[in-house]
Amino acid sequence: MRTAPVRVSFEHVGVDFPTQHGPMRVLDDVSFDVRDGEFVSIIGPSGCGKTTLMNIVGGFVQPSQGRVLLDGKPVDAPGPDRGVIFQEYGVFPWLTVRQNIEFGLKLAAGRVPAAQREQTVQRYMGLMGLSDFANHFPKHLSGGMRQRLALARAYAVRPQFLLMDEPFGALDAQTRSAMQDLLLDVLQREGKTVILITHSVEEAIYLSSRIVVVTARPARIRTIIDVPFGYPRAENVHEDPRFGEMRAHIRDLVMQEYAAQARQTVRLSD
Ligand SMILES: Nc1ncnc2c1ncn2[C@@H]1O[C@H](COP(=O)(O)OP(=O)(O)OP(=O)(O)O)[C@@H](O)[C@H]1O
Repeated sequence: MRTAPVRVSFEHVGVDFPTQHGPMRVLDDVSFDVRDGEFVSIIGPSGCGKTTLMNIVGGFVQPSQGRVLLDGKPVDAPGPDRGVIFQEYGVFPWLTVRQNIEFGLKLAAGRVPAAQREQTVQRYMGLMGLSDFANHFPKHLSGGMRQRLALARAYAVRPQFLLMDEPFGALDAQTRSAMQDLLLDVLQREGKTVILITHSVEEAIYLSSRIVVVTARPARIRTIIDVPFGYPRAENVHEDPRFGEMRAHIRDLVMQEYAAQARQTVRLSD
């Protein structure tokens, strides 16, 4: 993995957003690489700038300083090579479950022949437990089902990159665990490069090859941790003593950053 080509490169990335009180720095001097086939999780306090980091790779936000390269070229727009799963923007409310999954496939027409589309739609509806809801609109689905639909849409297109922002946040514990295993399964078969934002330390360790811990806002890299478990990864890594040690260490770092962020919020409201 360490010798695989670099696919995503953050080079001294900074972002300032305008506010009533002047520019607010959200990212500061963020530099790291993501290599082909890596699974990198980003973890840090709420509101520190993680989604903004992801939005730059997605092509939705331009950095104020530095740059992000995708396969050596600066990212300037979204593209079908990047499957994006954001909590809020995952599904089109005016399309049914089936149509939502089909939509992405039609956009990626070059890569998914028409004859295969119906089969692909059926397959992902089945995998996500949505087959009985094929003709339902998202507003008639639960939050968890909508999230599974967003996952189905992204996976069906088989993008090279998956950019996932808390993709399992609205799911109950059982479904979350099933969706984590399904993701590992999809990666094992299709080999993708993944960036995942999560608030769950356990999820980050269970899924990732590396974990980037970021600081309170403005997000900087606090540390990058190599996960010592290979793939395919089995449920029983949870019982490995190294898993527990790593969880305690990362929780400690994240709690320190949450405390720093909370102090900032108090100062802002003074
Ligand atoms: N387009 C924007 N314009 C102005 N401010 C923004 C914009 N996008 C995000 N922000 C602000 O930047 C800060 C970081 O937001 P971001 O969504 O990146 O954080 P986050 O770490 O992903 O948070 P969470 O974990 O709660 O999802 C927040 O204070 C947010 O209000």
